[in-house]
Amino acid sequence: MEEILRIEGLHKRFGKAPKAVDANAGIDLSVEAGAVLGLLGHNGAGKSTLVNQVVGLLRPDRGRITLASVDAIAHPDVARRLASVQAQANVPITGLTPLIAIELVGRIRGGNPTEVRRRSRELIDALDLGPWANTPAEKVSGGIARLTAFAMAAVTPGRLVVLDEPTNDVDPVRRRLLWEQLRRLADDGAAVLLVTHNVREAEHAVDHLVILDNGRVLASGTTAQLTSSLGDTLNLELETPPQITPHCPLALDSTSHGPTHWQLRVASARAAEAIAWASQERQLGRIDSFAISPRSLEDVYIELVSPERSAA
Ligand SMILES: Nc1ncnc2c1ncn2[C@@H]1O[C@H](COP(=O)(O)OP(=O)(O)OP(=O)(O)O)[C@@H](O)[C@H]1O
Repeated sequence: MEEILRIEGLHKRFGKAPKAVDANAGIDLSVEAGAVLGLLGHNGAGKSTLVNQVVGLLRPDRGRITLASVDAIAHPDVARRLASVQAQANVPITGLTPLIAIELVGRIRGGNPTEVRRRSRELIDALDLGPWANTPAEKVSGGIARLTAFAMAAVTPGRLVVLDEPTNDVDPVRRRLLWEQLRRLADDGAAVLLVTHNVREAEHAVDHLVILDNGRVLASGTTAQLTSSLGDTLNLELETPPQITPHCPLALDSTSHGPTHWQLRVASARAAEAIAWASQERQLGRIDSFAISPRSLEDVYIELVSPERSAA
């Protein structure tokens, strides 16, 4: 597959010593046509700084950014044409309707008028925006405005499509519709860079992940590669009555999430014993309910990133 975005040794520092912040401290990553790369990281990890450099809004201190074989640092104007972006903050579209805003951006990005009209309608339907298509923008909700911003990035997509927290404020049903359209963008040949700190969503939407921490790449790979680093263990989740602390002899470790919810880690080979133990504890009234499940990307993320930062 053709490599659309390549970032090598990207450095960006803000401010001066001793208060300097290394927002990007030597980042390498790449995204191919047809693939979705998730860029995951806590607040302040350096995600937006990276995106702003890719689309020429910030100049790196050091490093290389190549976008569809073009040196994006030397030619930021070309980079902006090659990439379509849904920024973290919605572009104000006051005075327009969602449909007009989507069509307008499609035309500004050089789309053929007939194709832009067709594609705008298609996105409106696919994202279930029909009831608001012709509503003045100042009267639509935050979630509808966010979906409109997504459609504005997707109507005449660039070779690279950058989506910065596209599902903020969007309801769960329309989130799914958005993920389908995101996949469609990749299937149609775009390279998609999805910026998020929502680990659970990223897990289902992306092909590869890069986890950033304080401007550095902490880990990268597919969800399966990242979760395999956790070893052959499973989660045993327990709901207990108040004031009961479970003592499972099979648990490798145990974390409480609130007074009645516990997450234990058990070896996969002992799953049957763990279920037998939990069933018995439930009969004795020491557990209300339990569930056993594979360890998730969220578990990897929490193990990699220090707890105070992973609260994002
Ligand atoms: N213009 C700026 N001047 C000074 N510091 C900045 C500037 N922009 C970003 N920073 C700092 O650089 C670091 C990375 O910020 P950045 O916005 O890239 O993080 P982020 O991962 O996008 O965070 P979030 O998820 O909260 O949007 C932070 O410490 C931030 O305070």
